[in-house]
Amino acid sequence: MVIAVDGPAASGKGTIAKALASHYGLPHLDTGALYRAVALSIIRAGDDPADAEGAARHARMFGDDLLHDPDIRSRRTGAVASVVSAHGRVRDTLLARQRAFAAQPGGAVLDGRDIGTVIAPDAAAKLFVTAGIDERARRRTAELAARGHDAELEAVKTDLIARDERDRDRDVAPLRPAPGATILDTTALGIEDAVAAAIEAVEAARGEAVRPGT
Ligand SMILES: Nc1ncnc2c1ncn2[C@@H]1O[C@H](COP(=O)(O)OP(=O)(O)O)[C@@H](O)[C@H]1O
Ligand SMILES: Nc1ccn([C@@H]2O[C@H](COP(=O)(O)OP(=O)(O)O)[C@@H](O)[C@H]2O)c(=O)n1
Repeated sequence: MVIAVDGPAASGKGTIAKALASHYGLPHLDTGALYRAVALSIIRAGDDPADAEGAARHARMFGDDLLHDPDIRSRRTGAVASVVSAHGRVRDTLLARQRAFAAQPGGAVLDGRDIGTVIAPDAAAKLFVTAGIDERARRRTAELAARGHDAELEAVKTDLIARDERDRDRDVAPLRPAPGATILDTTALGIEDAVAAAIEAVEAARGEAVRPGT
């Protein structure tokens, strides 16, 4: 079974995707980490994120060690990731790796922005996780502070709004719910309740898949 989990920044999609992977015994891919790794590679090289061909070169050559580098979680890396992710050539370069992950025997859980729309449009279950901007800013600020990154609530909120706008307004693979996705608003839900609601949505989608047209 393939489960697609999409949504805006800091909505809780990664937390939900990891919990679903553990619940169903499936491998999980955080696709945002790929875009963040490309961004960090560009930042460290001192290159220009607006240069599409240069960014695509970083997408082809970055080392997998960057996926585990704590600096991919910084505010700056997140902001640059949303600039490089708007380049079609960067997205094309990262496509095969994500499709292959989704196609492995037994299935997988992937989270990102375009999993249900582009990477795995035939996924058995699609979730679009959202939360109000103030709650998302609160969660990300706490997370950044816990990781030792610079985190001031209003600045984090401004970052998230700018990133969401770029992700929604880009021409290639813009952020939007896939057709048939279940919208899961976690604003008023703690992690446990959000995960329970996600499992319920996956079970409902599976039920529909075995009873087509009913
Ligand atoms: N429902 C929730 N209630 C409270 N905190 C949450 C909830 N879901 C996630 N979090 C916390 O918010 C932060 C961002 O969550 P994460 O899953 O990484 O979001 P995303 O993958 O959408 O960026 C993490 O610190 C996580 O523990
Ligand atoms: N499938 C994906 C995943 C991430 N991204 C981009 O990568 C950036 C960082 O993604 P992320 O999932 O790590 O961000 P958070 O939601 O964790 O803050 C996003 O703002 C998007 O611009 C994307 O375009 N497509």
